[in-house]
Amino acid sequence: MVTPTAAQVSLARRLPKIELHAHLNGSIRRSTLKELALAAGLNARESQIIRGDARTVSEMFAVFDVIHHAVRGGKTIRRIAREVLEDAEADGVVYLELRTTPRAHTECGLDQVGYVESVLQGFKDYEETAQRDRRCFARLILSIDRRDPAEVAEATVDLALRYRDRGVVGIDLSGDPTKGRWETWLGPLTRARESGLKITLHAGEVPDVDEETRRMIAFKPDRFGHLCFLSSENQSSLWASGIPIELCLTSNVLTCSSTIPTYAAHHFALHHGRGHPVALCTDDCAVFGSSLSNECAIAIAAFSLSADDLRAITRRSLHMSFLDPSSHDFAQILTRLEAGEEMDLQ
Ligand SMILES: CNc1ncnc2c1ncn2[C@@H]1O[C@H](COP(=O)(O)O)[C@@H](O)[C@H]1O
Ligand SMILES: [Zn+2]
Repeated sequence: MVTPTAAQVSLARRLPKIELHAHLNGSIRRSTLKELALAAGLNARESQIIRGDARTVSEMFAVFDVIHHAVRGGKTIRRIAREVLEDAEADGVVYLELRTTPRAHTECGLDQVGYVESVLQGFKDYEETAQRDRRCFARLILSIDRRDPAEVAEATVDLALRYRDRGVVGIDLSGDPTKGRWETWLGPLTRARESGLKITLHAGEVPDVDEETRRMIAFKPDRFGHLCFLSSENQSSLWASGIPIELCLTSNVLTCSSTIPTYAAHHFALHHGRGHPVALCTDDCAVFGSSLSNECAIAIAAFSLSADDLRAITRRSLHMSFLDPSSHDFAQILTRLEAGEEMDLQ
């Protein structure tokens, strides 16, 4: 395993960073999760599940079940969205594209519309208290869960379109990679794209999904997440397509250890070495016990990256983002990255 030096950790913390792949509930502040779990009266087994870092795909989904059981109601969603942004700011993240699956919390009177409103309200709460010179800009991606039938996926696309002017920039497909079929989401995803939303797909998270991955590449999404399992044929068409990949080192090493037993074996080296666009991301800070600066420090150590390499990856990540390149926010973030600004973090 890789242990970054203190200097590498410090560099990774100080450099401004771009996070493109983070799930809201998976990024919940751990102290908040503990507090909510206690209030929800979780049993001993459930409390045990959220104590350590998830090690396998099934352990990871068990953690999500517990988190979803503990995180209830619009006020809580609003709080965790604000806290995720506060934590990102404290970690030196200057742009965060957060994603979440809109869920009704019926017993609290919260529907999917209220869920999205609550997340966006959390963004606003953060903006009101953000430190001007370090502010983390944020946009939202709505996730379709692979367990969702086509009607739910269509409703998620409708929601994204409804909130497009208020910070929703795209659609993600995620959830248990062993569930569902690509054909189910093809219609809603095509409509989303035709309506101007950006699309990112979780892909290649488990073995034996080459045919699904092939169809996903043929769909030409704006980005992919993970691609831990990729046949050589799919790899060639991915490289020819130029579609960028969101890479989450710790998440992949923990949940795809059969193909990625160590950080050094991670496919970051393969794609980055070839000049294919990649972004370093966390996936689920709370579930995997990491942070973006920690992921960057690991990348520096495992792949012998220089400060300039990391700066270049970050600038490229901004161009991979779903943020409108003609927007004022994009220009401000780019200026901060180009200044090579180093942040004075505690
Ligand atoms: C290897 N990593 C992963 N693979 C696939 N799906 C993942 C994931 N990590 C998170 N999610 C998806 O995001 C939800 C939690 O955040 P939200 O409740 O939507 O905010 C999980 O339930 C799962 O559907
Ligand atoms: Zn993910």
